[in-house]
Amino acid sequence: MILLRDILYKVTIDKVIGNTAVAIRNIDFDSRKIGLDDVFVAIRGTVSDGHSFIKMAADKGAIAIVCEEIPSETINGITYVQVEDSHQALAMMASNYFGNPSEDLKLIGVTGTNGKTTVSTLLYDLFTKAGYEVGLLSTVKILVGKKEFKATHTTPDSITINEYLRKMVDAGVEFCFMEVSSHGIHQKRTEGLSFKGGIFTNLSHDHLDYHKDFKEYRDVKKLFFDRLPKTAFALVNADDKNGPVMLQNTAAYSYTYALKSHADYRAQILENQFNGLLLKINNNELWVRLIGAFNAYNLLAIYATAELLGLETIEILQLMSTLESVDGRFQHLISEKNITAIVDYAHTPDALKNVLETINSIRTGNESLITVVGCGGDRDVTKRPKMGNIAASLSTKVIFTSDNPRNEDPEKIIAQIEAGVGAEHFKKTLSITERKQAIKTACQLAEERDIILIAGKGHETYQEIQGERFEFDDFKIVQELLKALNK
Ligand SMILES: CC(=O)N[C@H]1[C@@H](OP(=O)(O)OP(=O)(O)OC[C@H]2O[C@@H](n3ccc(=O)[nH]c3=O)[C@H](O)[C@@H]2O)O[C@H](CO)[C@@H](O)[C@@H]1O[C@H](C)C(=O)N[C@@H](C)C(=O)N[C@H](CCC(=O)O)C(=O)O
Ligand SMILES: Nc1ncnc2c1ncn2[C@@H]1O[C@H](COP(=O)(O)OP(=O)(O)OP(=O)(O)O)[C@@H](O)[C@H]1O
Ligand SMILES: N[C@H](CCC[C@H](N)C(=O)O)C(=O)O
Ligand SMILES: [Mg+2]
Repeated sequence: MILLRDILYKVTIDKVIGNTAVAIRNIDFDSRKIGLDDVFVAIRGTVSDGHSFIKMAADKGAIAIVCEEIPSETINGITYVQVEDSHQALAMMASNYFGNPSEDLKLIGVTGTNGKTTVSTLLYDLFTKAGYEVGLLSTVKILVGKKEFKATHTTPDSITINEYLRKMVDAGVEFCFMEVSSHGIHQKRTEGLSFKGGIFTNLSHDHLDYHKDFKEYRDVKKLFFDRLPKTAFALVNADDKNGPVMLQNTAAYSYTYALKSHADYRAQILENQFNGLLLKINNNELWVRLIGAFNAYNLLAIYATAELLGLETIEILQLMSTLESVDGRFQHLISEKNITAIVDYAHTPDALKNVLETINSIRTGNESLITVVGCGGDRDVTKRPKMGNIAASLSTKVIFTSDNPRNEDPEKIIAQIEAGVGAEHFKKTLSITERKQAIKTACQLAEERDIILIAGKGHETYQEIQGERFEFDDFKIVQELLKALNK
């Protein structure tokens, strides 16, 4: 039996009406999910205000209401707890409710604009190969040991996080690697978690639809490091100008990694080819199967983290040489007619530029690079012309298409992307709204040795149009089309 007062431990409370020694069942922040004897936490959201659903929660049987403002009319038999910050209260209560599972495993958070999924997934793979029970909370999936669950967010809400951490502890998981998104930090989804380490990959233009400006976006990321305890480590990319900023106010042990700057962990790219990278990490040479300079950063972060968590250098290097690319992250196939198709999740200007530059740096002769790309609806509109410009300047041919249009008109999105294309590049672009048709056209245009890049959706297996999700898998589709076209 869990009492309300037990889960309120460490929550900053302003006022209580009623009894906190009552037994509770579940906690939820969504009134629609409230059942008998549950606790409803009213959150002021980005669309609506949870406080307007307090009555609904009470009608559905809530035994307690946690809110920032107690309603003028209260109901006998329901306990009202007024807190300073509902988001924070929810996170602390969720952790208490599940028995503070983050304290019983080594939890590592990965933050930054790009590379979170790659770094956390490869750390999961490496520690699993090293024989540990490992957990993963990522954009692509949630793993409790080998058991897989569907992910809905990069960083889920605090109830979901703690629920999975509980499952992990119960399953004997020792290390958990999780992505920490800026939305997650801002909405305090990770508050109250006990982190053993934090990793910063890089910071570039993204999510300026949600954050006021770049400074706010950067400061939200920094908040994650500001909150790390002094028993944790903070590992940052020193080649990113915001790397040192992340360390300014952290109590954690600080470490840096870099390819160009002075740092605690250093690497050099000796060779960069289509079949892998030859790296020199702290004076050890190592072949990895991942491609592209940006992956050298990801791999160096992985190496440093594994060392900081106590694995032996020799073992780390041996296991790193066996790592394979993550789903939808530079995932590629070579067709019968020797056409290379690459599916990549690059959905930001910086990531798209990286992927295109990576492909161009590995291209040997006069083979064409045909890029298929779009931008998601209901998301940052300022990235659209930037991505249009990058795609057109760095490819031989570009087909603009839909990503997940969501509630926007896909043709308007495409027009905003096209607006960024310089006049000198316009001739090499065309626009085909239907994504499958766009991929098919790329396959028809491709000749022997050409490269097709399909960017933006990576591992996603759906396309979201007007609130509905239709089955769609870039990798499967390009594979089938190339075969059907005998290419
Ligand atoms: C913009 C955003 O981040 N929204 C998240 C936020 O919802 P919100 O604040 O908009 O909620 P709201 O609709 O205003 O409702 C306010 C409150 O009223 C409650 N409510 C609402 C209706 C009702 O009938 N009863 C009721 O109680 C809601 O449950 C909520 O508690 O809090 C919810 C619970 O945690 C999240 O599920 C939701 O994620 C939405 C679905 C989303 O799309 N988020 C994306 C942008 C996101 O978080 N992405 C990042 C990754 C980004 C990246 O790095 O690429 C992620 O970590 O996944
Ligand atoms: N270290 C890096 N620096 C720059 N670009 C990268 C890096 N790692 C991966 N990328 C590129 O960014 C894309 C997204 O990578 P990844 O999924 O690992 O990032 P993420 O931070 O998890 O993104 P999201 O915010 O969408 O969850 C990849 O497909 C790749 O093209
Ligand atoms: N986590 C990101 C994913 C974007 C992926 C892209 N395919 C899109 O739909 O815009 C977001 O929700 O903004
Ligand atoms: Mg991710």
